[in-house]
Amino acid sequence: MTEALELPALGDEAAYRQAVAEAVAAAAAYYDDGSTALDDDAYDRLVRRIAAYEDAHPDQVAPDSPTGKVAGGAVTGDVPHTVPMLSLDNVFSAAELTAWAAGLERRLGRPVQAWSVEPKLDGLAVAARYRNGRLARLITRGDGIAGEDVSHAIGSVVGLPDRLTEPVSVEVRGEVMMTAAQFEAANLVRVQHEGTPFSNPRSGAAGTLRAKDRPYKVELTFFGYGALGLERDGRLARRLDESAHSEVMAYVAELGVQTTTAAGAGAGMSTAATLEGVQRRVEEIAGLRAGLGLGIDGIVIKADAAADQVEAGFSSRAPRWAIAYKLPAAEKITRLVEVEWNVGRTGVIAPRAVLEPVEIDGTTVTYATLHNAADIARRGLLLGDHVTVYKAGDVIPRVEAPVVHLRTGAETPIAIPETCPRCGGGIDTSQQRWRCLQGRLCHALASISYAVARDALDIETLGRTRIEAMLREGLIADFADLFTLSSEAVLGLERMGEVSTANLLAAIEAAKAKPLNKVFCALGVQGTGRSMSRRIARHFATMEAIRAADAEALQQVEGVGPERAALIVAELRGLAPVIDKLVAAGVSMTEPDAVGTGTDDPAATAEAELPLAGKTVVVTGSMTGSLAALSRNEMNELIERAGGRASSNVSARTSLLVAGDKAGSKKDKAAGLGVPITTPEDFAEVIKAFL
Ligand SMILES: NC(=O)c1ccc[n+]([C@@H]2O[C@H](COP(=O)([O-])OP(=O)(O)OC[C@H]3O[C@@H](n4cnc5c(N)ncnc54)[C@H](O)[C@@H]3O)[C@@H](O)[C@H]2O)c1
Ligand SMILES: [Zn+2]
Repeated sequence: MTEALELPALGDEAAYRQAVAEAVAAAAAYYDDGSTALDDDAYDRLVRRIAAYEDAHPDQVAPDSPTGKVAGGAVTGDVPHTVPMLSLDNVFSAAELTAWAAGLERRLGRPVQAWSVEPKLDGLAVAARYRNGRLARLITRGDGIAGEDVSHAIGSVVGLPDRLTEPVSVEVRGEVMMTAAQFEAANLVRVQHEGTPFSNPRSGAAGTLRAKDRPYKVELTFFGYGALGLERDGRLARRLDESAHSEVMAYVAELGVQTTTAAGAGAGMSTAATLEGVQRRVEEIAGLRAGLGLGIDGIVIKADAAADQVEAGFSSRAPRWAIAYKLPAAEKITRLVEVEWNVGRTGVIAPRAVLEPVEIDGTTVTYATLHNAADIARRGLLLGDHVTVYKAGDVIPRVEAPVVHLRTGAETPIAIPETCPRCGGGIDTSQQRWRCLQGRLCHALASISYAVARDALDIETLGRTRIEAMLREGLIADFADLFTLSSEAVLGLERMGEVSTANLLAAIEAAKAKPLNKVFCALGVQGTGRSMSRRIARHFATMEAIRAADAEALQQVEGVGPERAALIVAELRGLAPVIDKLVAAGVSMTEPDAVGTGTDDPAATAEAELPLAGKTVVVTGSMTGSLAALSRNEMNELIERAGGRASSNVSARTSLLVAGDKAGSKKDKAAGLGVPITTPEDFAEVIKAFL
């Protein structure tokens, strides 16, 4: 396979032996309770590297190598199987499937009579032995020759009835697994009991099947994909051996056992006369994968007729008449870096997992859904956890569970917000989906609150409750509407008297004269905060110039890269109606200290003469003297007006550190780097013209 060639080769025998040890350990954990440190993709890549090394060095093949063995040779059992219980060989593409089918037909010396196509369920193989119609024993696949008795699980497996509809002695083989719903339910009880959720449905099924004496019950599901008579020389055995696979499975269903025909809506077993038909069905099932409510990792294609199967026979590891068409891994392990809380248009507050980027099914996944706070608690997630992430087809990736055995102890609880992360208001937590109490008004409330805040339009008298009241009464829909409020309208609001109305309107009127950088900041353009707004305003001087700028022109502003520039252009286009209203209301749209865009602009020359021109200044500690009253933001503004650049980090590129009272680590760092340090009093002298 070409993919194998792209994998880094194992360098020497020591590396080979170590890879074998790693694979054997992973497989042992995988088949035991599912607690492997590797996801399937990582395991398969490791085994492919081992196989490639063995191809090149046949004399060095280790006896415990996982290649060519059922379950990678990592498991054993003590209950002998009637007939070996094997694995399946794999193909990964339509071309490989065609080649495999051609090989099979060459071996048979004739075309395959018919194909059956069924989902490859992602669980564990078990043999269910019925004696005279009664479920007597449940055995795992083990090493294929002998398995482990897991009869204690009888009674907790949906699809495996205690009694058949006929008193026959038959062994039904199939997959025991957890459906998505069973997995959720299992993790709920697990978190309640001991706090260690299963990391995925497969390991949940493995752990549950082998667990004894649990204080709680967890349900599993069985889907049969084969059957044989237990009295090997009896009539039933002969009949089953001589029937087509599809007929055998129809009989198993009649006996009351669930089969792959019932697995997943629309993805159940079917037959096809031609390989083209098989291929169509493969695509169909692959397309249904994300919505099946249970995990599949491929599609199994079998020669349906008994005669074809008998003549094709078996290799030591797998039947020659069947193949697994593997689908790309839908599940990977990565780290949960952060949980963001987003507020939707209608006020729904939903957490979103931020992941260490991971490639799943050909796309890079960075975010995954988490439905709500209860969902986080139910899954027992911690920040910093390794998590299993599932993504198939076009569905939004989801976090399945933490991988508890990979915890280091450095994981921390996930903070659950107590107020709306957007507008700061209350949250309605009575429903599964949390909502901001402001509902649809949340966004407007948040953006208007932002616009009138001190760093933007600074309309001090306009508090949250007043904005809320105005929104509810429909007086305003955005902050631009403030500038056309009539005093009658404001007087009509609760608790607004003549005086407070007059004060408020006066404050709004005064805000019209704010410099462009404040007005621009009030717009709340994504990707621009206070200081970016100042830089943009100073660069373009007028709102008209900013609106006329394309992404390229915007990149002339320091700190604006191509991505941010494109974002700003798009945001401004969306804000056009608000800006138009501001212009119409007579709000100031110019920047008094602007630099202007042209290089031969007199303003540009003026800038070069500013006292802090070309300097990066960091302020730390509490300001004293004439600067004592200034907030950190006001200090930054001052620095920029004086031609400098304000920064919060000291580095080798810092030109000056203004160190006030109680200056700490920044001062030490500046001293260490040889950055000049000055007092607030001396600095005030330098910039006194701007105070
Ligand atoms: N993550 C790990 O550490 C780790 C370790 C070992 C193995 N694995 C994974 O296990 C897989 C190999 O395991 P395997 O040897 O069990 O082989 P397999 O799962 O690739 O295929 C064989 C199995 O498919 C199952 N199956 C499901 N649906 C079926 C159907 N309709 N008809 C017939 N069989 C069906 C049967 O249980 C059968 O034994 C690999 O994908 C590997 O990634 C992972
Ligand atoms: Zn809100």
